[in-house]
Amino acid sequence: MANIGVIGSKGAMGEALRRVIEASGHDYAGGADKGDDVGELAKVSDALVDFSAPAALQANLDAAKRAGVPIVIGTTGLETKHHAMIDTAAREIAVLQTGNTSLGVTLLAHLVREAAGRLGEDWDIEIVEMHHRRKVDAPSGTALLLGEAAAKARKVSLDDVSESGRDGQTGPRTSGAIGFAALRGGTVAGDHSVIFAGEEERITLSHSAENRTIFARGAIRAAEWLREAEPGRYSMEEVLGI
Ligand SMILES: NC(=O)C1=CN([C@@H]2O[C@H](COP(=O)(O)OP(=O)(O)OC[C@H]3O[C@@H](n4cnc5c(N)ncnc54)[C@H](OP(=O)(O)O)[C@@H]3O)[C@@H](O)[C@H]2O)C=CC1
Ligand SMILES: O=C(O)C1=N[C@H](C(=O)O)C[C@H](O)C1
Repeated sequence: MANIGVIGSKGAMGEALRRVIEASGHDYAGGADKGDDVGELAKVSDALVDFSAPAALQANLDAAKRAGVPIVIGTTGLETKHHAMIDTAAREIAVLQTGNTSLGVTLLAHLVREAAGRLGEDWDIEIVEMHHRRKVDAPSGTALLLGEAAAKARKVSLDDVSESGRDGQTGPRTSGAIGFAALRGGTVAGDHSVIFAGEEERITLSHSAENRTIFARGAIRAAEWLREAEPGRYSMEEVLGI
């Protein structure tokens, strides 16, 4: 059993995490939000779970490093500079960053990689996601990780082939593009579909999150796993063994 500290504790995910921590027999070490001293939380935690905001990332990693505790980062909207911060921290502590901690999406990414690798480039790939009206980043972290899975299978860089925000006279679709469309509304916890559109047929691989418990459960499972891990950067595939 472990003391698990939650960063972004007053948010929607923070509340789900607290419930899962307590239900799974761990101790809730406390929470940190904007303006709080995350260093104090790190000192009383065996592991940190961060579902807050990209602006908080460096301070959270620094606090985890100083306390020598592992950290799970579920925050999305991360840019290249944030991934560099994570790589640097992972030299000293165990870190797991993912756009989606659920078992279902971790498996979906495998299926997308498999399909993208087997279908030729004449199969167009479009990724559609829908989230609640409060979500501030687009495309979602999950859509990007699914896009990365498809790009990896096609041996291309997602940055080179990504197309999003189509509007107006766009011209025809770029061959080999991986397209993204983001819908926002209501209270949707997270829906993702990867569409492979070929000549006269389509394959759609989808995942629907019915609530946030699935993300919280995966994050706590990752925190447990990281406690036994050497410093380094890890994935949900490694945690779940799939
Ligand atoms: N990887 C995954 O599986 C999942 C990832 N997410 C991601 O997790 C993040 C949080 O989502 P959600 O809980 O819905 O969002 P909320 O807006 O409900 O909660 C975010 C929380 O983080 C706090 N926060 C903001 N800035 C800072 C900061 N600088 N330092 C510490 N705390 C801060 C907020 O405080 P305040 O309100 O005062 O700003 C708030 O309490 C998002 O990036 C989301 O995309 C969500 C679900 C699953
Ligand atoms: O903000 C959310 O709510 C979610 N964010 C993650 C994302 O950006 O993919 C994961 C999940 O879809 C919910």
